[in-house]
Amino acid sequence: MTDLKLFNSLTRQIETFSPVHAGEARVYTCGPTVYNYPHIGNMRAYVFADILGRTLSWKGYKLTHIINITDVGHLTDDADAGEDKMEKMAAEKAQSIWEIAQHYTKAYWADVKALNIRQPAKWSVATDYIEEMLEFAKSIADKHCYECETGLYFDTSTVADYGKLARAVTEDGEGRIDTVEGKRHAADFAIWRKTPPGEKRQMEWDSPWGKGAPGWHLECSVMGEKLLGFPFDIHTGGIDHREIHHPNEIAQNQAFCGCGSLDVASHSGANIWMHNNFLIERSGKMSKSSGEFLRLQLLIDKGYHPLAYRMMCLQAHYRSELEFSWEGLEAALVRLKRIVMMVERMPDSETGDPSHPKFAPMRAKFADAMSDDLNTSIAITALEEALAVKKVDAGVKRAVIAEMDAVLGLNLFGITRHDLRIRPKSATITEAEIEDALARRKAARAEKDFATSDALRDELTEIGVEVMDGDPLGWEWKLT
Ligand SMILES: Nc1ncnc2c1ncn2[C@@H]1O[C@H](COP(=O)(O)OP(=O)(O)OP(=O)(O)O)[C@@H](O)[C@H]1O
Ligand SMILES: [Zn+2]
Repeated sequence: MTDLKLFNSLTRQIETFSPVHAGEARVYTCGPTVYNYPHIGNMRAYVFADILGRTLSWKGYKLTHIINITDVGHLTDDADAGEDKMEKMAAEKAQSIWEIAQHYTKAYWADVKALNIRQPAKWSVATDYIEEMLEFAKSIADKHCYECETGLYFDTSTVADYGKLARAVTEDGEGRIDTVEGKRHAADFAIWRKTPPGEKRQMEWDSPWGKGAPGWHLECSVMGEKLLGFPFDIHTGGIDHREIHHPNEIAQNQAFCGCGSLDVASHSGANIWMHNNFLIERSGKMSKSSGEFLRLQLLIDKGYHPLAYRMMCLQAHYRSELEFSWEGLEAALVRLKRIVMMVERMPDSETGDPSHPKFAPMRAKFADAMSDDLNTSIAITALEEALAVKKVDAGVKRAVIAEMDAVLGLNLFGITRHDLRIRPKSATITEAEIEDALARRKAARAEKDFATSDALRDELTEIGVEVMDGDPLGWEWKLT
């Protein structure tokens, strides 16, 4: 099988995937901070991680994928300024942090399911690893950390090439990091945050440095090490993590491995660091902090099947910015409908052997595309070309499509054209009423009574039903 080539953000190069443990692939993905609903930009990060995981499985590696749930430690600023995002939301909602975490974790999992993202081997919850975090911190504290009033800080000058991942070692780059009193260098970061004297936090634990809570970066280093072992194969996250979170994780991992050097990528904790680019809106990056944001549920309420959003993500390369627009989502939905319809039309039959010469060019194109740093947009065209092959055994075609869909995860054998027609929440008219009006319109047209036919069409338009005469997919109407 073709070698899998992946872009490593650490070396800024395309590299051939070569597993640490023969036949295995171990992947760690930074999970959500469960203080709010995920927006569809956040979910792009998990669609990407899912595609990576599916590709590794398809290549035959035994995959161990970990996604964490951050329920403590992520501050409102990715560096050390601000409040804990979880504490802040809990105070706003007058609920306990545990309730907040549970509610938004469930909401996130609902989106994961709706987007057909596979379950990882484990969802590791940060607060389940406090003991291990303390052990990790203790093991590096003497050589790499110093204590000041607000916490235990990591001294970034104690490891080689700090910030290599971000390439932000200039004064300029560090200028955006807020200074905290007592820090030796602007880029130093808290690995343990002390509860200020006289205060009580909802989430706090005893430590050699006083009562407090772990830093966000420490959590991911520890869960990665505990669950996958250093070095593991691939670490993923959104591109914003390339600037602060991951350079800090890398610095801790270098310290933990004992040598502090970054000459070999594996000393960073993972061989390959991968980052998806942002989903943006015309106004800029989609973000929770900006208040209003798009949730998957809103797309569904407007009548878009969640897999149309998955399709939209896959049409772009994960390393490119993707601009969200409703027109773009509509186009992705139409494309998905067309594919699903062709799959539905395939006669039922036993699944055959996909290695039939007629499909060889499409399967090769698909394999080349996915192996070329996960080029999903070309892979989809290979799937469409395979669907268009005529005069071929249905079972063989079925096998080819199933093989490709196992990687793309569009759930082509699990959804129907009907499933893709979701009623917008605002729609009040029932399907029976629409069918009735359409039947009357058909009768009028049969009698060449075009005035009545046009009037019925206008009435339907007014109540939000678009009549689709001559639609190539055979759809007679849709709700707008
Ligand atoms: N607009 C976006 N497009 C793609 N990925 C994103 C976007 N915004 C955040 N991410 C990624 O989503 C994942 C989850 O992030 P997390 O739950 O920590 O959100 P957050 O940083 O609080 O969100 P926000 O940045 O919107 O305030 C991370 O991998 C992050 O890099
Ligand atoms: Zn992380």
